[in-house]
Amino acid sequence: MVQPLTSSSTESISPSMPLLEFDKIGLEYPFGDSIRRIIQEITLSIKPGEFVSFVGPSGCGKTSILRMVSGLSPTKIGELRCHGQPVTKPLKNVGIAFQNPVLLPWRRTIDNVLLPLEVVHPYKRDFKVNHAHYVDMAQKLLQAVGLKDFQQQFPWQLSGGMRQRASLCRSLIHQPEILLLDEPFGALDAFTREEMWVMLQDLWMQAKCVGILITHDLREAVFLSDTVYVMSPRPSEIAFELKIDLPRPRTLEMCLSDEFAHLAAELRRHIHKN
Ligand SMILES: Nc1ncnc2c1ncn2[C@@H]1O[C@H](COP(=O)(O)OP(=O)(O)OP(=O)(O)O)[C@@H](O)[C@H]1O
Repeated sequence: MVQPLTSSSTESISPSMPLLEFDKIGLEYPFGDSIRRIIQEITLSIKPGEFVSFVGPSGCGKTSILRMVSGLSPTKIGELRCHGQPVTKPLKNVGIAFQNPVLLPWRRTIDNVLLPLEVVHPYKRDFKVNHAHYVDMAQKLLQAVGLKDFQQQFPWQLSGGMRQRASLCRSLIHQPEILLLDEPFGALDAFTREEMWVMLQDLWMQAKCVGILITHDLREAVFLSDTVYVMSPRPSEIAFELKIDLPRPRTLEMCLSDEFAHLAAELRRHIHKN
């Protein structure tokens, strides 16, 4: 288990109210001289503290959904709401981890983890004054993911799995309400990936934030999620929704159970190729 972290602001929010609402959202992109519909229509809601995954064929708009939630590419068709308010600009309460961890090579691991606090409100205002406290937060996160002894190393002195763990610490250091994960373990070997599932689950359970995972790995989706949404080929819709009621914390032994295999097979049955 990871060490306890400071709890996030979601504790004051009613768990029955959705944190995020996708209200008939659609997506179009220019394609040559025409417009191509990527997402036909998606309506769903995500509760505080829920972990959801989106799976589906390549090009159906999964990464685009994360961009819409982050506010980096605000929704133009339908409405995406966070705390009941339309998302029209980049949200501050979001942490993001990508497949490529992109740590700054000239900063030590701990300074990479601290980076969001130097740029995100309200932390950047008092970053220097509260520096010791923030370093303590970063050290607790790094300890939680087994990188306590590597905080002074540079990213190029870390393995791929270690870099991804540091990247997860960086995405959580400002205690976001929403953690966006775009195939974060896609580049890792199978054994390391499974270890990362357990570590991510622990971090998420401590942080009590919403997790939104994009993955092509159906077992990963089952292991981590409360709800898995299977998207159809574009123009995409939610083709299937699967609730995962396996008890938490989940263990890698559970992946060997018939129930786990059945859930992954159920998802597989609903994935259609382009
Ligand atoms: N900025 C953009 N301008 C035009 N088209 C775009 C843009 N971004 C994405 N697309 C197109 O939108 C579609 C969906 O892209 P997106 O990356 O969201 O899909 P995805 O489901 O995450 O795919 P993959 O599983 O392959 O990563 C793709 O066909 C892509 O070419």
